[in-house]
Amino acid sequence: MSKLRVAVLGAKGRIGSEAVRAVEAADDMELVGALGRGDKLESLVDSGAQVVVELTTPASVMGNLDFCVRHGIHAVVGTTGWTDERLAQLNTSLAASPETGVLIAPNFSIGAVLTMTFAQQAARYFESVEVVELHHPGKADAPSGTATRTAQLIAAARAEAGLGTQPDATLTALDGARGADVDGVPVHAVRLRGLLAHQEVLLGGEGETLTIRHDSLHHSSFMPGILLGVRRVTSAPGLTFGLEHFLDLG
Ligand SMILES: NC(=O)c1ccc[n+]([C@@H]2O[C@H](COP(=O)([O-])OP(=O)(O)OC[C@H]3O[C@@H](n4cnc5c(N)ncnc54)[C@H](O)[C@@H]3O)[C@@H](O)[C@H]2O)c1
Ligand SMILES: O=C(O)C1=N[C@H](C(=O)O)CCC1
Repeated sequence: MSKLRVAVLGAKGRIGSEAVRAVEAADDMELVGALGRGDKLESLVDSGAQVVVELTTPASVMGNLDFCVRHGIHAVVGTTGWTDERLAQLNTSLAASPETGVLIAPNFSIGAVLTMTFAQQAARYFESVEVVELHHPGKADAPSGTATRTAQLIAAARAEAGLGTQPDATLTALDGARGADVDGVPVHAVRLRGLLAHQEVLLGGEGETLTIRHDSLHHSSFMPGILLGVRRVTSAPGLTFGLEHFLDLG
């Protein structure tokens, strides 16, 4: 069977360099490109790349995806910074290239995907919920894409269950002390040397609390999800948001 021709964008970055090694080590894939900032996207076409793994920056991702979609190259995207406007723009590009698939995964690690699923399940049963994400100090964005997505899923579950605003008697607060408000869910971002990517979802009800915690200790935690995404995206035209859609979570 012929191997999938895969290229990595952001190949010199923290996660991109790990992805290059993972693609090279996969028996069913051939690494046909490892592009960094300033490299010409045309080389993706020349090398016959079928799937691009996009791990760059929020400032670069839209241009890179526009190129890929226009050339019918599928994409697996880990880069953060997704807003409704950006997703709408991407959907417009995809409409003109209906056979092309793009997977955007706020987090490729199975534990983080499960954290989001568990938090979504638990949200309806607790009056209070806050998200704390903790990352390495080199991270450019806050809050993390994972925390933002987690808070959005929690907020949707609360709304569906008819839960109102959370109890909070705060009258005065220093700017930022209560975190960022993501659809009514406070999200707190910690940046600390020694950390990689971690998240806690704290839920509270009368007389009890539940804490759901996940820790990514190495970038290798993201690789099985990236490889799964590469294998699946070629037969998933259009936009898929979240790796959970490619997992059988029951
Ligand atoms: N979804 C996930 O599971 C997951 C996991 C880790 C990181 N991330 C995200 O991936 C992104 C990268 O994270 P990082 O820690 O590797 O950052 P990083 O800064 O270490 O790497 C980004 C790399 O992209 C390069 N780059 C920038 N513009 C480019 C372009 N136009 N073409 C090619 N390369 C370009 C930069 O030079 C840099 O080497 C961030 O948005 C981060 O949040 C996602
Ligand atoms: O290290 C990063 O940067 C990460 N970014 C993603 C996010 O913002 O959620 C995933 C976790 C690691």
